[in-house]
Amino acid sequence: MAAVRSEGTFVVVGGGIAGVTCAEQLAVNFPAEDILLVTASPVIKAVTNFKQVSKVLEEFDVEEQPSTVLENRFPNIKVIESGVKQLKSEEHCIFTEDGHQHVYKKLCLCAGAKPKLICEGNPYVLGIRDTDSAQEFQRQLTKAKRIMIVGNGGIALELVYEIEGCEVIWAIKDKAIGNTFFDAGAAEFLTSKLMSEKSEAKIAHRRTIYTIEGAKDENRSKAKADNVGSALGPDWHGGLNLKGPEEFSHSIHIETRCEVKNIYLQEEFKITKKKPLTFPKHQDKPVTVDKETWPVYVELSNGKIYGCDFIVSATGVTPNVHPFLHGNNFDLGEDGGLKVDEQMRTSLPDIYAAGDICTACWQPSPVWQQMRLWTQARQMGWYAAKCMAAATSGHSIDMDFSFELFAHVTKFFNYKVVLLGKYNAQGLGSDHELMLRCTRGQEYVKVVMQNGRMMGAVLIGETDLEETFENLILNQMDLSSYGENLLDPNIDIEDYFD
Ligand SMILES: Cc1cc2nc3c(=O)[nH]c(=O)nc-3n(C[C@H](O)[C@H](O)[C@H](O)COP(=O)(O)OP(=O)(O)OC[C@H]3O[C@@H](n4cnc5c(N)ncnc54)[C@H](O)[C@@H]3O)c2cc1C
Ligand SMILES: NC(=O)c1ccc[n+]([C@@H]2O[C@H](COP(=O)([O-])OP(=O)(O)OC[C@H]3O[C@@H](n4cnc5c(N)ncnc54)[C@H](O)[C@@H]3O)[C@@H](O)[C@H]2O)c1
Repeated sequence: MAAVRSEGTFVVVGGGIAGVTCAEQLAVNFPAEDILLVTASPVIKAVTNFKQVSKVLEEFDVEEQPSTVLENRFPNIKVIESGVKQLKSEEHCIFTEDGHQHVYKKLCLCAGAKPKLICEGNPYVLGIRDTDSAQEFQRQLTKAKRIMIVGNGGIALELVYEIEGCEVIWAIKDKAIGNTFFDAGAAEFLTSKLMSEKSEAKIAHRRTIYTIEGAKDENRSKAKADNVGSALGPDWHGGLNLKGPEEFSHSIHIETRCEVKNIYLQEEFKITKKKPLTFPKHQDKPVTVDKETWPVYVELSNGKIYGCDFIVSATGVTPNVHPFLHGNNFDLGEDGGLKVDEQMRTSLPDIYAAGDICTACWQPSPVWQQMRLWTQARQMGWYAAKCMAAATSGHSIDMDFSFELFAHVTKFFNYKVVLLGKYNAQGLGSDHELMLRCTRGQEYVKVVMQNGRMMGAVLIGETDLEETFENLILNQMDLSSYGENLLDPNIDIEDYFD
């Protein structure tokens, strides 16, 4: 097909939350200009029911929509459904897989991230990122008697709680579960819930509507196998039936402080003559040699070997920078993301980046850190558009308030979880103290204090403390005189600080 050169003005790459939010904001700022949104996925992500819970905490639903919905809402946005295969930054031009090229005045790269798998290319190792990969996982789960989950972050936490009717061996590097979100105390609080619910029926509790309004399956299948779709988000498993073939609820065994050493296919494993173990059903019952034959075997660094139907690698993400690197000398962060400054600019002229693809390289507020999350993708996409608009008129703008304080609200094991600031004392060294309040099965409250100031908090359950603690972290008030009263459930601390 002959190359068509269109004269784009602002071009945004990526139909996830970062890209869509950026394009929407550009469309508002420049109603008379065309905004081009180029995306490899056949549907785009839309933020709906946005709710500012407090100054910084926000909650919203996420919908997958056909791109026409966006174009109808913003007539100056034109969506091009094609992957970018090359960027020529010196010529201010991108090339798409459909054979076209688009010239940009300013470009914002929002191409997300890809799962970082423990064993790339192994058909028994699945990653979960977009709707297609989640559905593939669900399909395989319906036939699986035992799976192994590797990783200890958000996806693993959600999966171990949701999966039923299938034995799950959960292999983690750390000594406690959920290391990206919790310390050992919070992990213990959650583990007891997980284990106590083993045989109980779970109460369905859904927070997010996850719909594919109007998007047909044939649209979906148009996405090429190697093209990543947008990342899933809050309550992504809500619409999936995560049930194995057996009639039991949870059956989880956790292997701590270990990594995957080897993965063997069935035939390879036979030759090794190594001995796999049965599923450890009870703590006090010794495991024996497993006589069953499994499609794949995993040898852990603690010497144990388990057979299973497949492995889920929930081991984090790698920014999806690859399509943009050839011939362009971007500065990359240690995590492989495009480095962006406080105006969301990459190291190359007129190229901005937002969301999972970027690595924030500005001097952050003492209580903010980047995490590849839905909320940050939205905030960065919005702020990048503001920066692009300001730069167009020769200005720069102040950093948005949302980057003052890290704030994340989510749900794990059916508990509301709020994380604020340096919730795990990240980067605070040993010079800090923790205050705790815990009622088993109900709530877990932890605050991180430094020099009498609150630096972070973990709130699990319906604590109703988020707004007060958010204010205390933001205003850095000296709280030394309140001592332990700060967490005394009999004292209404809001009264203190009103
Ligand atoms: C299973 C799962 C559960 C999650 N749960 C939560 C949660 O509960 N809370 C939370 O805050 N976060 C959650 N996250 C993280 C959150 O989804 C991401 O941080 C966020 O969606 C990133 O948005 P993004 O727009 O940067 O990237 P993405 O959503 O990945 O979007 C990238 C877009 O770029 C497009 N693209 C890629 N390559 C190209 C190319 N070459 N050319 C053109 N387009 C391209 C893709 O098709 C896609 O549209 C979860 C992630 C996963 C995988
Ligand atoms: N509710 C939520 O907020 C939520 C839920 C799901 C996913 N997410 C986000 O989606 C993205 C993907 O989730 P994720 O769970 O894959 O990533 P993650 O970054 O949350 O966790 C990755 C985990 O894998 C572990 N790990 C890394 N390499 C490993 C290896 N070689 N062997 C064993 N363990 C290894 C890490 O220690 C960490 O525990 C993340 O950005 C995450 O924040 C958020």
